[in-house]
Amino acid sequence: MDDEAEALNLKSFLRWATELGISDSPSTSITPSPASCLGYSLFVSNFPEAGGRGLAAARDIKKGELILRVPKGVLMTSQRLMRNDESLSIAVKKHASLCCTQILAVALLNEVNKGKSSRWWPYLKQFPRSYDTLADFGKFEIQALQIDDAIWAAQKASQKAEGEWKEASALMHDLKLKPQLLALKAWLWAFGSISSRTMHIPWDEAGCFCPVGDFFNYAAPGEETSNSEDQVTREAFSLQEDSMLNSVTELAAAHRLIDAGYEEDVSSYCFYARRNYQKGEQVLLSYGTYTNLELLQHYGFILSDNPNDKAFIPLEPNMYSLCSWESESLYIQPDGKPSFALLSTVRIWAVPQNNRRPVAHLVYSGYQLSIENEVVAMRWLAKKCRTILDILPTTAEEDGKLLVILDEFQETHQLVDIKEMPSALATELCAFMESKKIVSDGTCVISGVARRSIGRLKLAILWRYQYKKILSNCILHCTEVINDIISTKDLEYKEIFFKPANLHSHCFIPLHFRLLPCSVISSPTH
Ligand SMILES: C[S@@+](CC[C@H](N)C(=O)[O-])C[C@H]1O[C@@H](n2cnc3c(N)ncnc32)[C@H](O)[C@@H]1O
Repeated sequence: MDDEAEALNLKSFLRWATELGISDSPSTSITPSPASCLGYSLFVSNFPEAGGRGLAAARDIKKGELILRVPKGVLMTSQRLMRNDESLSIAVKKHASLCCTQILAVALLNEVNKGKSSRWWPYLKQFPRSYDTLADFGKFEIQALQIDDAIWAAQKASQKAEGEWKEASALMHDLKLKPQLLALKAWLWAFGSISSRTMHIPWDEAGCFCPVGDFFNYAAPGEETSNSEDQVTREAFSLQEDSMLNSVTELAAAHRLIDAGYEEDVSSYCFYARRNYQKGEQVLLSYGTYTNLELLQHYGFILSDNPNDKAFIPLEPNMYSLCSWESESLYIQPDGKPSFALLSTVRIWAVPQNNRRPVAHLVYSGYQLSIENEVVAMRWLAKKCRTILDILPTTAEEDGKLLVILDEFQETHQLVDIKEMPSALATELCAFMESKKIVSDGTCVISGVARRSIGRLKLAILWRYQYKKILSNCILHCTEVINDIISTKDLEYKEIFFKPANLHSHCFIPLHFRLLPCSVISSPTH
């Protein structure tokens, strides 16, 4: 679709949304222009670096302000779609084993099947044509994730989508959907739409599609919490003084942790600013707390600076049963520090097996057991990360290069000379180009499918690059802890660290770490 057609579609969508009562003004007494439900608080804009199409502040907005209201009647839910379509409602009843998400996917495809005669048509035209969630990844993009956990998550996501599609096929045939809407590709589109665009509602686990509200791009929660409690309180009171924002609900909004939700008392989905915004700035929403793999799985993007990211590393099998923590709590943070549970697990692992019980309570309380134990624990962790990094087919630096090469390729359709690339990169790139039939007889042909595959390949590479960065940060962190311990010890103790140890030759761990002898530190029996 060209830009002009897209602009016209958006215009008619905003008019449609206004007629149905969507509004970006905090008060119902402000009547929006019939041409658009936006303009008072928000406007649609493009943010190529942060989500593409999104919503920008039409004026300076204060934290806690109500910025968008979407009435219940405009929320597109399975219930509403069935209420307006008796044949859908009858057909769904015959397939009682389907889950709520499958029903919403079928109801969405059924609405698309109606084309222009659907009352939701202006809205449906605003949905993306395709998605980049893990379920959309092909075999090649899945392998490009490189890390077993991520590969497993992607395989599971696409198997789940395919399984659910098969289960729902009979219902879609009953509804006599057009052949292209019966295909797996259409199902993946519906599945991606639900995964990345629905919002939580209390009465349907599948959630709802919320017109205009689903134009908000994402920012990780936590980024706005730099505001101190005092400041929040001050802002709440200054909002109270504002003539338009003096209801109890709005005052409560200044304190709210969630920036959007369905509100029974006003029968609307309400969106609040979670921080102050200047006119023109992108207004962002927190969809929840997600790691990069989860963002990729559910939304098809990742953040290059995600404060909630986590890197999971495979531990020794019996480490998982050493403490009572769930394995999900054993991870490395983006700054390279182990989570509390992982640190405690590694500390207790570093105690000889028959001495663990008496110190368990100290470990659970977050105490360092001894200097020696801390050194063994940190050393184990650093070595583990190093080993994981060393067996991966590419380094983080090479991944960074590959991303630059792919960016350039997308722009110029020219590939840098493969001979000049590190061999692991050249192998990966050639295999990808061949599998997608991008290069034939020495010329590049980039179809729409190939373009989307390149986008997904870049996401996979970016994900593994971030993962490797976290592991490298962990090696640095562990090294720093050990160095601090050594530098704060007296001379007599330092002598203990004199004998060279047999560490991995590629370790970029500083010299005095390498000198740490296994024999003088309390070591578990491994
Ligand atoms: C609810 S929609 C947001 C609006 C969307 N940009 C649109 O044009 O309809 C969620 C999707 O927006 C994109 N997105 C949202 N936040 C993003 C971000 N911070 N970085 C990159 N993409 C983002 C992702 O494709 C995600 O699946």
